[in-house]
Amino acid sequence: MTDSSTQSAETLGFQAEVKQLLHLMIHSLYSNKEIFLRELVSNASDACDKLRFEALDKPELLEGGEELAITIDYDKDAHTLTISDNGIGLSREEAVANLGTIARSGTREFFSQLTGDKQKDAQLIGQFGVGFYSSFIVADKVTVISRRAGLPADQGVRWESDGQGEFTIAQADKATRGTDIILHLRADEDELLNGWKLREILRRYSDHISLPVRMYKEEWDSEKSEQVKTAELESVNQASALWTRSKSDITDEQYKEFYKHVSHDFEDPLAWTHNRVEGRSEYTQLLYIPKRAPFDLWDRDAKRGVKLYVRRVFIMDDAEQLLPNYLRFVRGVIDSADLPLNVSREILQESRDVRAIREGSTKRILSLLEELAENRAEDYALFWTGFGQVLKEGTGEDFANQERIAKLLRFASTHSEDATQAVSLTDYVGRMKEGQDKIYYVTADSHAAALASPHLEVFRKKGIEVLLLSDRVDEWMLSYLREFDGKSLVSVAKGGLELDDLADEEEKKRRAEVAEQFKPLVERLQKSLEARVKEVRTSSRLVDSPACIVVGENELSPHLQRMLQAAGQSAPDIKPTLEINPEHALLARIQAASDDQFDEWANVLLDQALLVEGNALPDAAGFVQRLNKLLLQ
Ligand SMILES: Nc1ncnc2c1ncn2[C@@H]1O[C@H](COP(=O)(O)OP(=O)(O)OP(=O)(O)O)[C@@H](O)[C@H]1O
Repeated sequence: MTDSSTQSAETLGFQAEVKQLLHLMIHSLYSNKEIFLRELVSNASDACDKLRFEALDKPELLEGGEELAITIDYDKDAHTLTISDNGIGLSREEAVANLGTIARSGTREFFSQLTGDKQKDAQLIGQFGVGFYSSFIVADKVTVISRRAGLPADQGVRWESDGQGEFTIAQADKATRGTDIILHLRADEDELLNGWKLREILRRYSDHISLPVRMYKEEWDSEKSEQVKTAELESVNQASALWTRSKSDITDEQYKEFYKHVSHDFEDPLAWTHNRVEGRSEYTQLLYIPKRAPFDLWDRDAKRGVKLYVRRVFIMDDAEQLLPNYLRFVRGVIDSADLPLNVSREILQESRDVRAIREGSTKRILSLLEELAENRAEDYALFWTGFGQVLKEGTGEDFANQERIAKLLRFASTHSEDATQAVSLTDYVGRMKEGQDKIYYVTADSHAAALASPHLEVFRKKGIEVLLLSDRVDEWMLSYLREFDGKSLVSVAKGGLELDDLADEEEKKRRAEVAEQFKPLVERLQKSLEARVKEVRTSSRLVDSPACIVVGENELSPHLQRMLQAAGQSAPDIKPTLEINPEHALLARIQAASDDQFDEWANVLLDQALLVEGNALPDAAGFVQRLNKLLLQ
């Protein structure tokens, strides 16, 4: 643990975000300060895992084969606490890159969400991940002495900083491979210089670590009348990988701490499932559902997935092949007994064992979600808020499980008019009217727009529930999810809307009469709007509005057309159908218009209907001119 030389010392500045994060962390996380030890032990354990993996190919990296372990020691006189590991270590370049910057997706979003409120920010920082920088909560100076496995003893590195804005980096001699993190504790952190206290924190936070976490044994010295350290190291944790223990030997607290270790999340998980699978393929899975979505859930390049182990040897982080993409929020560990230790990402893609793991794990997660939905409604609602949109992707991605996924979906609907997505398709079907054989929905850019859609009018009148869909993924989902429980899903804004089974004889007769009576008006409008619409017809949808836009059964909805255009994609130019409500006073006014004004009226009517749908008008100036002209008459 010695370093002698300070040749080629260099002072470098932290990336601006690091400075900001450090400041925030010290001020917001103080009441939670003990977590620094969890973070540092977690990093030390990851460093040992990485070494063990690299040593599969290059056994010489192990430099003799000393047991991989983490050692915690304190020095009352020097006022320091040291966390050492004999893992992979850091080269000079790695130290500069990893201990001076934040190279993580979601960083910008994280900073944009900070509020200045200590408690809220503490939670956000926790979600973002505090890692190494949490050392500065308790230390006013941190020295890291490290040597990358495989490099000679004189190519160690010494990194040091007071967490204010800069760090120094210098060459150092280090006889043993790995990393020592030396915390120069703040003046009021004396209580950490105590073997009993440290053991207590370690047991709480790090018991699940699969390597030995060691401290020097202590004995009572009656002369000094205090505990004194001996030269003998002892393990203070169980040091067996948590997932290999039997369920009955693991407490909820241990499951939760392990989750924080694998996910770098700060909060407890929402739920977990732990199973040993035997048979054709043999593996253990310990999978967790987080409470809240990480900052980078929507980032395509974000790390995702679970950690893969093969017979307890860590192989890789974020092995995305082990779960389908729509379950990318799941965290945890899968330990296979069948895969070869030298498995690569390419092999994972082809492997039959991986396919079996993927299918098995998917089923477990779906069962876990079903159980949550059934027995822990509040937790399921929390899950849905964070991950519902991702789960919807499963309807198109995983046909084999589409029915199970469909049952887990939740929507807003006209049943409560509330924006909360809480209605399941099963609830909807249970409330269907006699004679109703379809599930109706409307899609729009926002919940408010969906709720205000004129297409809902006749459904309100008849008391038929309509699902209100306004998530970006909804249109995509609907192109795969065509039916549920034998009932097709139908847009209220598409096609001829056959409510016939729900209409009584009298109503049907009346509608036919109205259509006949207003045929001349319809034909006149059709002629006026020939260039802009496919067809004009009397509507069975409308009650309070004068007109609305309808597209064909198999055409893109206006909402989807707008999304495609916004994404810079070409959407086919579809001429819509204009449906009119002849009983509306505006239509009576139009009918009475003279020939030279009729065109103006017809165009205003169509433009209004387009606007209500949320469309931008192709000729907004023309619309305003026409409207003003008519208003002034
Ligand atoms: N003891 C160590 N040995 C080797 N490398 C380390 C050690 N501690 C930290 N590092 C390196 O520094 C990087 C940054 O660590 P830090 O704890 O800040 O973030 P992280 O572990 O990547 O993510 P998180 O913030 O989610 O914990 C690590 O990814 C690792 O490469």
